[in-house]
Amino acid sequence: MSFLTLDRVSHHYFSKDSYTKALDNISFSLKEGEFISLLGPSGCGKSTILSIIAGIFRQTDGQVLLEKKPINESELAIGYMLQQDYLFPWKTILNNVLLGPKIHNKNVEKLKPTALELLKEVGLEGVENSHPASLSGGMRQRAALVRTLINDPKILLLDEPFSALDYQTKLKLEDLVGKLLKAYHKTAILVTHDIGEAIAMSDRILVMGANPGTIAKTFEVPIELRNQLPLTVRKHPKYQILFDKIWEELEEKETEKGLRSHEK
Ligand SMILES: Nc1ncnc2c1ncn2[C@@H]1O[C@H](COP(=O)(O)OP(=O)(O)OP(=O)(O)O)[C@@H](O)[C@H]1O
Repeated sequence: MSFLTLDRVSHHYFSKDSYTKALDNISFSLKEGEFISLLGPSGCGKSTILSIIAGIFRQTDGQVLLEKKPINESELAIGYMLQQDYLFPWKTILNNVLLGPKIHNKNVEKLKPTALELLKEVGLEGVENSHPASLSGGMRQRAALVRTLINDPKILLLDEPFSALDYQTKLKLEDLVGKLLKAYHKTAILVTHDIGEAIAMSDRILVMGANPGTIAKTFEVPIELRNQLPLTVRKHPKYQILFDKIWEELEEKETEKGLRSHEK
């Protein structure tokens, strides 16, 4: 059964002196627990899709349904993870994690053991009383992940969360986040420019075209590549085949984007 559905979603940005058609007729759906990635040329509307799902603004046309209800009427249960961790520097890691529940008037004391357990699961045991400045970039992103998971979101939106990290840390985090989301049966959408990352983490990859943003092609990730260590995935023969197909599709979309901008 479909958990999240985007049905013919279009979006226009209007400002005083400009008009941008960012999305045109976007339709896709996710089952509960599914992980998909959005890949596409810069400006094709990947972040716009995430913002609409998060309820930050409403689409111009079409419908977004979460468990069959329009998303703006559903209890907002969306977690967001971004390139920057946005941890508050003056708060300890534990207090950063517990900030969301505190704002939502939840029983923070009761949630403390869960927060500590999650911090332990991501390898941050012992740093709960430290401040973000004393942690590495990878550790901070792990803390940001726990801050998202503590709210028990129905959907996780991951907007290039690993792009600022060094390669080794990035692979380790891909593995950790992938495993954790599977263990908690979370539905997730990842926006990335990294084909390898998309293949290593997803069940399905949606390649977008630009000007305006459309879904150009969907790639299923072969079952042999799922739930594997990111490095193991990258060594599998099926990985290179899929990588090349996606690369080719992206090259085509980049060229089309260039041609369309010249036409304008
Ligand atoms: N607030 C805004 N006002 C006007 N136009 C916007 C606004 N936000 C985005 N756009 C335009 O909408 C289109 C889609 O932008 P969006 O940021 O969603 O793309 P993206 O695929 O996430 O890009 P990138 O990969 O570079 O992050 C672009 O043409 C962008 O310039």
